[in-house]
Amino acid sequence: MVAVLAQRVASLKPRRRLQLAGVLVLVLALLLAFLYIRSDAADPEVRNDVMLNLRELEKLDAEWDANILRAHIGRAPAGPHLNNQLPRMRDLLTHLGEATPESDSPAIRAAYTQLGDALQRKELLVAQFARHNPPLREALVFLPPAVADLKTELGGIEGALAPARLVVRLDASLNALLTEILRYNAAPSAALAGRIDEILGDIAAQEIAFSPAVVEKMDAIIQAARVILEKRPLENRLEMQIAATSTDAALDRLGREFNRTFDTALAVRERYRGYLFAYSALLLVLLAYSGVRLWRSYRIIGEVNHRLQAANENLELRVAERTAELEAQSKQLERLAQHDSLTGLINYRQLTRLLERALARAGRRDTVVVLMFIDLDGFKAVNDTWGHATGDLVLQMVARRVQDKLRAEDALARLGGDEFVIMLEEVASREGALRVAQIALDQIRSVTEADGHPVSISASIGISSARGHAGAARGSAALLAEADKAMYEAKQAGKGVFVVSSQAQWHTAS
Ligand SMILES: Nc1nc2c(ncn2[C@@H]2O[C@H](COP(=O)(O)OP(=O)(O)OP(=O)(O)O)[C@@H](O)[C@H]2O)c(=O)[nH]1
Repeated sequence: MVAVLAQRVASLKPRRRLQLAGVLVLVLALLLAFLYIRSDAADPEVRNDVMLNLRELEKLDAEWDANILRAHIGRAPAGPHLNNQLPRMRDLLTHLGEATPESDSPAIRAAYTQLGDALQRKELLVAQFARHNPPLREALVFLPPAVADLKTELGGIEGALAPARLVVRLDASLNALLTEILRYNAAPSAALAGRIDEILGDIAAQEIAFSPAVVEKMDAIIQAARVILEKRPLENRLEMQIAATSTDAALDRLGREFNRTFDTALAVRERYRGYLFAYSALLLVLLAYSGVRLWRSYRIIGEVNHRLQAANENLELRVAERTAELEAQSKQLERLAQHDSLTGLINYRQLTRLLERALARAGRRDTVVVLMFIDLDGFKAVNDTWGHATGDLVLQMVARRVQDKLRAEDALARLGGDEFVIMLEEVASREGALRVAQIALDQIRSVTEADGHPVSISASIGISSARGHAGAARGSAALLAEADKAMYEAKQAGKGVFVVSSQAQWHTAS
């Protein structure tokens, strides 16, 4: 699978491969960013902050309860200040709701709502409590001394003025009232309320027997008792309702939900941290692998480059060698094309070329070009007698000996077989030319032995010449033909001599 994938990637065009690599890097980077964000999802600092806020909320709630309790037992005045903690608690709740992304959890939202509702209910109940508690406290504080005061009065002049029977009865009623009110205050009940109501009715019925000052005090006591009768159960009910709001339970639930959500978030965070670690390790391995591949590629490229350079140098060397070889071969071919292989003399083609140039020069300078057509005499006999090799040797010896006697600017060519041509340039006189012909004849005759065999050869020479522009105009072929013809005449004349063509041109002085 991986191999197939690698093969398909390798078959892509370089531009496509580059695009693919770009997309891959982008995907890897996005995945890294995703894992990083997920692994940083839950912040322990936020959790601490939330827990501190929750603790403060609990503390404030407890203080709230303590204030209510103090008001209940009369150790603190009841009033609107009983709800003093509430604004701060609401602030804390709002802060908790905004502080963390975890606050979006449905369970936490439900716990918030529950706590908010509980606080609202408790606030209303405490407000009612604050309204009812002061008159009850006043009545409770007022009643015992008021009863004691009345009893003192009854024991004095006021008691003396009323019939003793009625005084004793009122005193007993007051005692009973105090006792029952104390019991009622501790634990209000319908039975006790009925009993107190009876006592109050009894006291009210006795008012007729006492002075207005005593009656006024009796009314005040009755009124205070009735306030206690009315407010005491109300306050108890309110306290029970306040207790039932159970803000602490809502706080507990909120704390629990926060903890659970945080724990889940932390678990997710830890899991993603693990993924992130594994992914980072994988990326490192990938990076190292890519680095090694890159290094290998560079090394291979370097090696290939080195080899290519060496091959190139080698090729250049071989090309240079081959060029030199070809040049040498070309020169050799050129030489072969221009020279006779047996004697090393120039051949017919080269002679014609040189003759053309010499004629052109003679035309320009008005000089004389002389051509001597040489054909050996008796050469066939050498071949026939001593063989072809000896014949070759004789031809070589003839070539060398005649060449030795010529000037550097003169030319000696072998046309083939036993035919040679001498070309002389800028010949000053006819005599001079004939001297050269004679020397050539002598040189040829001087070849008397070859390869240990006696030979006897001579030569017949036909001479032609061309002078100046007019001579040059006749052309090389004509000059050669004239010399050939003269040579033929020399043969006819008995061989071993030279004959000058009748068309030969010389300087006038000659
Ligand atoms: N050894 C050798 N013989 C050659 C070569 N080329 C031609 N020949 C021979 O040279 C001879 C030339 O013939 P001829 O010119 O008739 O012989 P010759 O004896 O000189 O007779 P005349 O020219 O009539 O005096 C022939 O036998 C050719 O075969 C060559 O390259 N080497």
